[in-house]
Amino acid sequence: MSEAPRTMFEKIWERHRVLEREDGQTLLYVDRHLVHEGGAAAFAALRRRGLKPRAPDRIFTVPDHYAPTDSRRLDDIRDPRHREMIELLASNAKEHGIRHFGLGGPEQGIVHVIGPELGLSQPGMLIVCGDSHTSTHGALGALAFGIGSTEVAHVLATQTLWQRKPKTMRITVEGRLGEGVSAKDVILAIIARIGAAGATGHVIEYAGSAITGLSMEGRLTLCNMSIEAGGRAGMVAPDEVAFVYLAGRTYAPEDWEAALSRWRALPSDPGAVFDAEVTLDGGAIEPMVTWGNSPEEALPIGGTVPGPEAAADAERRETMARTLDYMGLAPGMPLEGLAVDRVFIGSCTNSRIEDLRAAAAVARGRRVAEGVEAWVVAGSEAVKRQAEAEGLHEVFRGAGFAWREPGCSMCVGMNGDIARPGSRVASTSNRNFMGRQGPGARTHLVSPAMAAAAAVSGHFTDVRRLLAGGG
Ligand SMILES: CC(C)[C@H](C(=O)O)[C@@H](O)C(=O)O
Ligand code: SF4
Repeated sequence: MSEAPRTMFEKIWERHRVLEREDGQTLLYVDRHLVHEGGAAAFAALRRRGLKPRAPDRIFTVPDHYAPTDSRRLDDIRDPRHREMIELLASNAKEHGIRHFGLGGPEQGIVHVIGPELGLSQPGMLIVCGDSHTSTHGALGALAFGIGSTEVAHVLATQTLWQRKPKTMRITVEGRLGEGVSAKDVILAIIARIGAAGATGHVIEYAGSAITGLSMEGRLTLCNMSIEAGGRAGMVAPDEVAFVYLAGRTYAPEDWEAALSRWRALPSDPGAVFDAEVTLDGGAIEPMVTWGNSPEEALPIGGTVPGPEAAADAERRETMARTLDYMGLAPGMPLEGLAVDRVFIGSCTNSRIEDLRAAAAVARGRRVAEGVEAWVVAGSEAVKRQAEAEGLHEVFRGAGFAWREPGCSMCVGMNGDIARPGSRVASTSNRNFMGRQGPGARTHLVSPAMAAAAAVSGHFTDVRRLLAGGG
């Protein structure tokens, strides 16, 4: 009898299982532990107990949340607390012999951008980081998820982690994406369909021709936002796209052929059963814009703001009224034509080279509209170098965009990069929560091309018209 068909998730889970407790918790071995400034409390907890990191060669640190985007110099950081967080991470790494990609160095960037880019994130690995968007790395066929601060300390000390086994969900998107439609639109359409809690308790595997047709950058965008659908992790089966992407990267395996043959066995077996299945028609997905304070509140650009009467119950109606008030919107308003004050192209969702190329294609030969402040923040030093080699920075600067240094920046504003109260932001990031980009700031999530289109138009518009040569 042959073995029962297994999902990719099950294969990776089983390979990392150390032991199982009677209460159903499993102890897992961790291949890669990525740490940003948020790891400070965990290092302090270890120190208090006289413990040392168990496997320093499996830990990698990088400052991103507090990284200034107007300078690479610690001395230029105005808030001493921000500076301290960056210094503390560097000194913790140094003390324990951990590889650190420091501010100003050639490898620094957002942790979820540099992991794949350096080849640290590989198929079949179990990757954790004290950050919810760790799901990003699953795009390479890894099992990658965010963990809390106590768990960060546990992983530092033991290189293992207790987890309850999640369920599996396959989201299949078939068909060809239309012109001007990107991975960001796909994931926003998915979340609009299943809801921000739609994948709670599940690891998502994305499949179908619209997914396998995505570049590595697109898959990273997709998996990044799995957490915004409530998913524990997101993953895409590794294929030639992943192998070509990884080949030659700094931390790619030395025994490449052996790695390839392991990786080729990872995809879910035919007939493997998922706990939940969702399917979408990729050809029907349009450029998306969020209108509310949850990523599920997303509509095609041609849509209009829904009214509270569309909500299911009294509580939802009340939440919706509060959302519309915060967002400065009224039921029935068309999304197209809504004026923007700020544009942010960046974050671990959409700051990779392909994202910048897509935005530059729209910005080229156009000007940022009067009164709009538009920023491009590359996800890493490597992305920034590549973009500059291609002349994209000149395209952006020539159009009136600010070209800034790599980091999380306006995605969360922890470094002070925030928008004024009441200002409307077209943002390529992943969260549109109240206050996310500064108190009172109104965030609308869009793709890089849609963000660039908003910048040059001064309002949200259908990027497909601009790509077709229209104004
Ligand atoms: C600061 C960090 C822990 C947080 C996260 O976990 O995601 C941040 O990256 C975010 O995107 O909100
Ligand atoms: S870019 Fe945004 S979402 Fe990504 S890790 Fe930084 S703050 Fe979190």
